[in-house]
Amino acid sequence: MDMDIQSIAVLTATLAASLLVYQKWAHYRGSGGLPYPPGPKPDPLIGNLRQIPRKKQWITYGEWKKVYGDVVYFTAGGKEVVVLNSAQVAVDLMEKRGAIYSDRDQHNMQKEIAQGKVIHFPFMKCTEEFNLHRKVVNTAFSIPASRKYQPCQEKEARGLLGRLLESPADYPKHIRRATGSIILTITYGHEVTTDDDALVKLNEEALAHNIVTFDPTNFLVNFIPWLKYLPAWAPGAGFKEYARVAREYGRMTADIPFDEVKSKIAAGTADSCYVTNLLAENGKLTGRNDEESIIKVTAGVLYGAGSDTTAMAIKAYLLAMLLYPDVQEKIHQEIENVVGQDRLPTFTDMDSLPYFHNSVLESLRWKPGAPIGIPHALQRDDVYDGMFLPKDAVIMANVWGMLHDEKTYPDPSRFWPERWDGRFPDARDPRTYAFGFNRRICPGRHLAFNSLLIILANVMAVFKIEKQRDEDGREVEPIYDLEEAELFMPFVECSITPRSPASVALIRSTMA
Ligand code: HEM
Repeated sequence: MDMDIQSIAVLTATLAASLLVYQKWAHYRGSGGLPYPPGPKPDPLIGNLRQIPRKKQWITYGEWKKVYGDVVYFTAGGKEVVVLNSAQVAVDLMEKRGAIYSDRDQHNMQKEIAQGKVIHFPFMKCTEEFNLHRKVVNTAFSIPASRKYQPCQEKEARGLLGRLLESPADYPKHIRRATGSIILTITYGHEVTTDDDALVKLNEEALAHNIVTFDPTNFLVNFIPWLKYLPAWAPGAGFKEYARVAREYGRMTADIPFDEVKSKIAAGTADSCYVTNLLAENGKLTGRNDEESIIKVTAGVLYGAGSDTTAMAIKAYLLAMLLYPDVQEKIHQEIENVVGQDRLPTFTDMDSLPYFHNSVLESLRWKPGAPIGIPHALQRDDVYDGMFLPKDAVIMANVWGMLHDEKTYPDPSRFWPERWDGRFPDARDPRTYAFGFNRRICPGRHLAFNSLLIILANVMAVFKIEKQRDEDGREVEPIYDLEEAELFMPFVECSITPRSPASVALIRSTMA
């Protein structure tokens, strides 16, 4: 029997309404009658997709906090998302209940890249395999283990000074080379000696390609799962080729440097590094006979995770120095009083530089590198403050919002190292948020903080960071956006000049 248009419209409307009623019923039943956390009103079928901002989500989540409170719930493309908008909630859930709040959500694109077997632990769920990989990495980057890397960090800090002296305008490139070399030396004993080092190039290319896959909204297959059944040549299946290349980069960045170290071990020329030290354990670390492959794949993620993150934090600090010349002078004076003008700062000076130390802490608070961290996922249903939080929900900690909460950090947009001198006893150390939480907390945080200390102390000792001047000698106001993640920030122009002829001589003496 043919149906007229009116009947079709009535039937479609009835089906859509039934689906909505079913969704609401399933939602209610799943929660055992408890309310979900409040959140923006979803659209039928697509949830809150329209309301999710493409940029600076942390600012929008902060706005939502004013309306909905510290725990906000929304849905996106079939995913349930819970935003934690206060330090208290993050401590209560991410820390105290970290055993169930430390999973990762694996989206379809990641599964496509991994082809069923996720081998890089930052993307793994909290499985036994994940625990083993973390154990291996934690051993190598504990506080005492990280101290062993200090000579390498001091050396790279000195190398950076020389390059800044020669071409200061290229400072982002020089910073990346220093942070990349630190990771490659520590991981593979591979010191970077030229600007076009093949291993750096490979890792940078891999990172540029793979970083796009971290954001689930970049690929339609994350929202329309059946696309994965399309053959690779079909229209709409471009993600398959993208995934294949990502997989190949993953393989090369793990295999090439690892094989290089093994050849050096065989030749008796290998320097001590993450790979050699762990291989020397001979399987005792994990008790598994495939320990070597665990060492290889864990080594393969370190450059991607540790190089740019540290470089971004250094650039954020330099931006603060540009905008707060009085703070910069105070830091320089402190360093000069302790170190003098005849030598450069070393790690042994750090305990005598409290103002400088606090300025590094302040930069992690003022402009955190990962404003919403890396999302976690919830392993089982949970109830918090009378609200139902569903299993598999993506959990996002609004790190930016916590570190810019004016109740804890008065005048939060101001770069103010003095706030760490004890006058605000409730101000929590920004490292407790900026490096993530619990079982997922950044394993490289001690190494990273040490890199920041030694690199920045050296730069502050001998250079002055100032606004650029135009042809008429007028200061050029830097273009920057404090609320934007450093990752998306354009290059901030500034002038980096040695403080005195003595500074030049000191830098040159390290370049010989
Ligand atoms: C200033 C520099 C750095 C910052 C701000 C930073 C921040 C972070 C954050 C926010 C996370 C997510 C934690 C979570 O999910 O709760 C993370 C994870 C991670 N970081 Fe860092 N990181 C830095 C440097 C490093 C370095 C130097 C390394 C390597 C030596 C490293 C290795 C990793 C790894 C492997 C993970 C994944 C952990 C997991 O999923 O279990 N990071 N980092």
